[in-house]
Amino acid sequence: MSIDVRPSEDAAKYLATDQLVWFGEVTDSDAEQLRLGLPQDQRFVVDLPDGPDDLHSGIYGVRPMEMSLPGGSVVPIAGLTWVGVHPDARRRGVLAAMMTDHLARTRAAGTAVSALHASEAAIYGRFGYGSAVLTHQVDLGRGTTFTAPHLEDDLAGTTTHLVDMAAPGVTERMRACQLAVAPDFPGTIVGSPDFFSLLAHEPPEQLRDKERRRVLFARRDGRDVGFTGLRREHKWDNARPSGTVVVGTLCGDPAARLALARRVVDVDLMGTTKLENVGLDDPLLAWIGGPRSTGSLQTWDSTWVRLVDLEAAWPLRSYEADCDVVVEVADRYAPWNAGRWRLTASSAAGSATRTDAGADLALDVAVLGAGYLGHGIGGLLRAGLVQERRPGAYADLARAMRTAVAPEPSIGF
Ligand SMILES: CC(=O)SCCNC(=O)CCNC(=O)[C@H](O)C(C)(C)COP(=O)(O)OP(=O)(O)OC[C@H]1O[C@@H](n2cnc3c(N)ncnc32)[C@H](O)[C@@H]1OP(=O)(O)O
Repeated sequence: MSIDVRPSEDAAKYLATDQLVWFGEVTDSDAEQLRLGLPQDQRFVVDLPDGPDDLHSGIYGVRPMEMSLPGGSVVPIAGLTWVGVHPDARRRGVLAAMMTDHLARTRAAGTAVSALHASEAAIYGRFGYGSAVLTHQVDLGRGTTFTAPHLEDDLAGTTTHLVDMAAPGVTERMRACQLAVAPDFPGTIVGSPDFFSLLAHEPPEQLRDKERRRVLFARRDGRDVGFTGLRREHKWDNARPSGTVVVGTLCGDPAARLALARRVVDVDLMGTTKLENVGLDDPLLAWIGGPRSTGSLQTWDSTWVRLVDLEAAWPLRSYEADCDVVVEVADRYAPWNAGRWRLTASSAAGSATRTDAGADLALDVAVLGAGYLGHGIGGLLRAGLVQERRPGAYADLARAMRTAVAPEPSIGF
């Protein structure tokens, strides 16, 4: 049975379907939220012939976003989000139809890359997305010491300032900061101005006993050089204040991040600082002397990347080693990518061209997505997820794609 996917024409029905699937996020002001960061023409629905009348069988949405790549270019991407299938319509191919639709639309719009945060790790690999960035969640004790002798000069004159995220002009400043540093931190995903407004939009029923999101800016020479979002959680243990300050992504140059890190481990009435989004090679772990200096450290997948148009995506980024390999690419959901490609990198520049030459490697397009931001993919050969037909060819590809520093995790969208 072919499943028809079409643009949403009924915002209330779209929202009600989302609220059934995402039952934990329902608020009275969702209708307003819907207008923020998810453009009307980027909401799509499925109605199965025998599906529910009052709701859609499936929905998805796309946020227009930008992502920085190895080499520093910042390119438009499709930020896939709001994916939900009605509980009575699940496992009948609704998501598969929506993914086929998303990839075709994205390609037709001339956007080479799609990215997402996955609700469950097992869902998106089959649709050609690769886990492209890992992130740590790190707990630090109050007063943790950070050692970075060669940053102290840059740090001098950097001050920090705490403001409400919802205060006028704050989300615009956050976005400007993120755009300024994105080229130096490949993997950074920058949302539209509306997406940033959405971050600050916290209706009272979502807050309950939480404090509103705050933003800590780092400033130097009269301008913003970094920021992080945070929220304090109150707690008293044996008459001692032992709250937790929950901290989002640190954004900024290294000295700005150091100033922010030192400040967030010294917040009055707090005992623990929970940093929710620390990249694999983030300086934070080096400043404190490694993982054992943390209270706890857990690692998860952050951004998943999908090369929607392999030929267009490959040259957008730079490469850290040369390679020249013929790759047999499997791509069930974007057949225009499938087949044999000569992938080269020379003096940092990449090119992807169709070829009839014998393949050195056979892999799924998800492998190229996993390595696209510079995350190491060399181990996938040993894992049996890649077939090598010319010895050494996969090492050449993995070396070219890998960057010296692991890519930056993104803010959830
Ligand atoms: C980017 C984001 O928005 S992430 C949010 C994703 N949404 C959610 O998690 C909300 C709750 N879950 C749901 O709404 C649904 O269960 C979905 C969207 C995850 C799956 O939708 P369905 O319509 O049931 O998927 P569909 O029937 O198209 O399945 C396609 C394939 O994916 C597999 N699959 C689907 N969901 C899962 C899962 N959670 N774990 C593992 N495999 C899965 C199916 O088994 C099927 O496999 P096959 O190709 O071997 O037959």
